[in-house]
Amino acid sequence: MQTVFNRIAIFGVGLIGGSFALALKKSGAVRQIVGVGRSRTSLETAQQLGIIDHIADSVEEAVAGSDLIMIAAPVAQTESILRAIVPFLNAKTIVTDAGSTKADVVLAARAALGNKIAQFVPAHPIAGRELNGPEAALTDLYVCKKVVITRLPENTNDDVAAVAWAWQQCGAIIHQLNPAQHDAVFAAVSHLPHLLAYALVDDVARKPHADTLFQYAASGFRDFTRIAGSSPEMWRDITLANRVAMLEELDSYTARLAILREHLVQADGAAIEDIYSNAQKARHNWISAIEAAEKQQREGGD
Ligand SMILES: NC(=O)c1ccc[n+]([C@@H]2O[C@H](COP(=O)([O-])OP(=O)(O)OC[C@H]3O[C@@H](n4cnc5c(N)ncnc54)[C@H](O)[C@@H]3O)[C@@H](O)[C@H]2O)c1
Ligand SMILES: O=C(O)C(=O)C[C@]1(C(=O)O)C=C[C@@H](O)C=C1
Repeated sequence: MQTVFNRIAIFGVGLIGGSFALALKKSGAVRQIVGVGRSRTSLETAQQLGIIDHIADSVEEAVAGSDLIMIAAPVAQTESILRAIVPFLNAKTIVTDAGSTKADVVLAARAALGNKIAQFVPAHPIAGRELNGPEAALTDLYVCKKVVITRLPENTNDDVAAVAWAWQQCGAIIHQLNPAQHDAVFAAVSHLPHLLAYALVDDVARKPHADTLFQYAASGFRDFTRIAGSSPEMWRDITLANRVAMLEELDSYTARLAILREHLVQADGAAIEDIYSNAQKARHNWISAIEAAEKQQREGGD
């Protein structure tokens, strides 16, 4: 049975790391949270907001006294952060992450941690928003949201259970996938939608009459493109890290667009309506299933 964490070090105290810290503090699951980051100003903001208790003066200081280390920086930073951590890593300290991709993160962890790889339990909270930085962190971000743990064969059951427990204290529900399954799923339902939203807004913004278009764009455009307000650095890293699975999804989507385009050329209303109806039905079913699951979790949890 997991007991309260004495000290957690968070590398990257932004939306995701900051929300993890706030939720753990609220639940009483941690005594002290230490922040490590790229920007001193951002860490000071996190401290002023009560997200972290202390700004680490060095990686050694952050790592040596912590029983859990959370990496919540853009995924391309994972290997260099782990390489900085490894010389100071105690045998009992668990390292985890919140990265949106998992196969690349596991490869980075194997390269950096070597024979300490068993201490790394990869995970991904399926919750977020288009805002970033510590100011965007929310105590309730993970309530009733999934966290996917992509455990390694080397992980101990106790370490996986400790990471799961931490997320459960944030209100999350634990799922498990392997890294390849994880990346294939999120290429389709998270990474491709971000690429499409960025592409649409970029396309509109480059048109000579962009000002007029934006002036009249309303809630449909706003809903479709909300996620294009997300961090370009974070999404560049995700896009490159999950390149192969994303290319597959992009090809599938492009083929669907080509079919729709041909129906449009032919002015084939029945065929267009058939695609739209199929999509509408699938979306309604998806929303109903999510709402039912959330209701069940809320009621079961009370
Ligand atoms: N935003 C989302 O919706 C979401 C959801 C789930 C998972 N994630 C993943 O969580 C991670 C963090 O995303 P976020 O939304 O919190 O981004 P964010 O920009 O809000 O926070 C990232 C923080 O990491 C810091 N950082 C960058 N490089 C660093 C380094 N080398 N060492 C230490 N700190 C460093 C940045 O200064 C920043 O404070 C990413 O891996 C992302 O893929 C994001
Ligand atoms: O709500 C948002 O803004 C998100 O983009 C969250 C979202 C997603 O649903 O695609 C984005 C990245 C993640 O790794 C997990 C969740």
